[in-house]
Amino acid sequence: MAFSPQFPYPLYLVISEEDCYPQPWLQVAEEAIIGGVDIVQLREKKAVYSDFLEKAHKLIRLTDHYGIPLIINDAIDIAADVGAWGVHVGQKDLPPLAIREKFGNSIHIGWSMETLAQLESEQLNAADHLGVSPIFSTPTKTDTIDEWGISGLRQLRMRTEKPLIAIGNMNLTTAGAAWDAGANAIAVVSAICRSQDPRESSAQLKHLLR
Ligand SMILES: Cc1ncc(COP(=O)(O)OP(=O)(O)O)c(N)n1
Ligand SMILES: Cc1ncsc1CCOP(=O)(O)O
Ligand SMILES: [Mg+2]
Repeated sequence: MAFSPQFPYPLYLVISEEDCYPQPWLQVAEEAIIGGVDIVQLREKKAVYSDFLEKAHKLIRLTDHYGIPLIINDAIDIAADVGAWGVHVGQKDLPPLAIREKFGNSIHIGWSMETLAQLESEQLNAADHLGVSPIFSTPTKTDTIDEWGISGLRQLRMRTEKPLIAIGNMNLTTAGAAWDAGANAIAVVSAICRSQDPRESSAQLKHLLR
């Protein structure tokens, strides 16, 4: 229902080695892509630079093989180094305008929205798509502000035409409502990384997003 030609990637996997452990993260990524994931973000919050870079190189080999885009979380220099499709930054990261100034239109920029007031920011124009963060609170990321909930997502939908990525406790029970409320993509960590069968979980999530 909310498929967007501007962001034609309805199922969005956010992955890290730690969130997949003890499953091998690269294998989880591959299974998820085969199952139906459309875009992958590498989010390594604890890795040192060299490890993050090495993982990014490994992951882009995989995403290129399957012809899907790779987004790097936070680290614009790593995104540029590996030639990633995009970068995702939040309110405490390098702002979209600064990224645009340095890299022009060669990179897609995702930007986290935590409040409606952030829609008034001058940074908004430089962002290509918005992470609606979090829809529901989640143990995966605890340094968040308020939940948007489905009604908050609906309000945001009425106020912007930018592609909206719903993130935060999205799973088979919650993703359908976020999709129906106007999200253009559903982003998940646990629902795929912590699944015993990432391929099947991805296929089931993808089935909801039609
Ligand atoms: C798609 C998407 N949306 C939101 C976030 C959160 O970004 P941020 O607020 O910068 O927090 P960290 O992920 O860096 O902890 C995201 N990563 N992806
Ligand atoms: C990276 C991020 N940004 C907002 S919530 C979140 C984590 C989502 O993880 P999960 O899908 O396990 O709830
Ligand atoms: Mg960040």
